[in-house]
Amino acid sequence: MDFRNPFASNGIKPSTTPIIVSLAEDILHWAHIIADHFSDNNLPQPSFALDGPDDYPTNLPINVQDARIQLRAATSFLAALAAGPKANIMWTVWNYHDISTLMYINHFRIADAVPLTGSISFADVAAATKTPESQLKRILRYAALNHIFAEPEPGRVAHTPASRQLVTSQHVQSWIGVRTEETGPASFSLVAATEKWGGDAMEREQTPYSLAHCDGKLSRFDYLALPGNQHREARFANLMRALQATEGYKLDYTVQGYNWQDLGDGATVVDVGGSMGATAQAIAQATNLNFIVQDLPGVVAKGREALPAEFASRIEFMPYDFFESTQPVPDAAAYVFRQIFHDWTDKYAARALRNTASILRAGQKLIIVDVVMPPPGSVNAHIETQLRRSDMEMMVQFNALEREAADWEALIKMADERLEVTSISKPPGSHNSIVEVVVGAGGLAKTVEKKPSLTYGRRGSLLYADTSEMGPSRRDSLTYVNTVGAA
Ligand SMILES: C[S@@+](CC[C@H](N)C(=O)[O-])C[C@H]1O[C@@H](n2cnc3c(N)ncnc32)[C@H](O)[C@@H]1O
Repeated sequence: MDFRNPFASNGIKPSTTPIIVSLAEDILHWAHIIADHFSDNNLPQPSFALDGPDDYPTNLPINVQDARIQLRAATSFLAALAAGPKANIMWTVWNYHDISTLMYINHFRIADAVPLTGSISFADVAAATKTPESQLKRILRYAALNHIFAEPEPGRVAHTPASRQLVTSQHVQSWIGVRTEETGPASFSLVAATEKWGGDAMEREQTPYSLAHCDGKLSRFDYLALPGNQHREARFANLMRALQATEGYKLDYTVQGYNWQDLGDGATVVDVGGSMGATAQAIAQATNLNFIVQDLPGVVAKGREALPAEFASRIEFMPYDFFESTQPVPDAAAYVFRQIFHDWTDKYAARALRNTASILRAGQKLIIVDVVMPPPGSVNAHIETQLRRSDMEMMVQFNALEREAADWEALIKMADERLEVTSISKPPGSHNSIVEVVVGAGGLAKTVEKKPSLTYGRRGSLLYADTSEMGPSRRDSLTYVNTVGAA
C-alpha cells in the first residue's frame, strides 16, 4: 500500500506566472477538451438551458472526465482568488441559503406544480402548493441563481434540467430530502453535541444527528427504524441507490475492482448491511455467484419486495443485526461490508467486524469496500473536498469517520488479532478502495494500489501534480490539489 504524501518527498518547482492568470489559462484549456469532445460527437454542449440534458453522459472518455474534475477544482480556486481572502470567508457563510431554499422547494413539492415543459405563473404555483406567493417568488428567484428553476418571462416559472430532477428522479428527491431535513440540521448541531458529550464520544446516540432529531436518545439507524419513520428509512435506502450511481461511488467500481468470480463457481457471498440488494444485483449480473443480503428487518422487507424476478433464485434477504449476534451464515466464500464501517466509531465497527470475523476459517474472505482517506494534498482538490465532506457526514451522523490507512489497520487488528489484509486496490476514479482480509495469511501478502506516479510543483500558492498517466500534454497532466499543509 503506497499512501505517501507526495509533497513530503517531491521538491516544489517555482513559477513566475501570476496564479490568477495561469489558472484561467488552464481553465480555458480544460474547457476546450470538454467542448471539443461534445462537438466532435455531435452531442449538446453542457448547459442549464431549459431543454438541456439532465446530466453528463456516463461513458465519457477518461481525459474528458479528468478535465471536468480539474475544471471543478480550478474554477472554485479561481472564484476564491477573485473574491480575496476576506470576502471569501465572509460571504461563504451565506451559503446556508442555498440549502434552506432547496429544503423549502423539496418540502413543499414546488417542482411537482411546475409543468415539465412550458411555464406557469408564480401565483398558480403558490395556489397549488399552498405557499405564500411573495415568499415563494423570492425563494425561486434565489434558487434560479443556482440553476434551480428559471424565470423565462417576468412572473412565470419554468423547470431547468436541475429542478426537473426533483420531479423525475426519486433518488435525487431522496438525496435532497435526507440532506436538507436530516443531515444538514445535524451539521448545525455539531457544536451543541460537542459541548454536551465531547468531540470523541463513542456511543451511537451521542451524535449531532441524534441531538438534532431525537434529543440524543437513539442512534441514527434506531431512529430510522421507529414505526413512524418508515418513510425516512425508505428515503435513506433511496439515497444509497442515488449515491451508487454517482461518479466516485459507482457500483461499477465495486463490480470491476475485484475478481469476484475467483471466489468459486456458484459460490455464496453474504453482503452484510447490503441495504436493498443493489450491490448483490450488480455483482450477480456479472458473475454466477449467489448472494445473501443481510440488513435490519425493515430494510430487508423492502429489499425483498423490490427484488427483480430475474434474481429471485440467486439473491435472498435475511434480517441480521451485525451488533447483536455472531454471523448466522457460517460457510459463505466471502462476507462483504460495503460502506458500513465508516458509519461507526471504532468501538462499534470492531464489534460488527468481530461478529463475522469470529466464524471465519482459512479460505473464507472478508471484503471491505470503503474509503481509505488519502493524505491531505495528495489528490485533486475537488476529489479531496468530496472525501472530506463525506468524512464530515460520518462525523455529524455517527461520530464516525472516513479512515486513513493506519486507522484501517488498527481497526482490523482491534476486531480480531488473527485478521490479515491480503490486498488493497482502488480502481482509478473510485472513491472507495477494496480491502481483502483473511484469517492468518501471515502478513500483507500483496498490495495493489492503482495510482499514477505523481510529481508535484508550485504555481504561486497553488500546488499541482503531474499525473503522467492521465493525458499526453503537459497541461492535460496537471491536477490541482489542496495546499493545506504544503506551505
Ligand atoms: C451506508 S449504508 C450501506 C449500504 C450498502 N452496503 C451499500 O454499499 O450501498 C449502511 C447500511 O447498514 C445497515 N445497517 C445499519 N445498522 C445495521 C445493523 N445493526 N445491522 C445490520 N445492518 C445495519 C443500514 O440499514 C444500511 O443499509
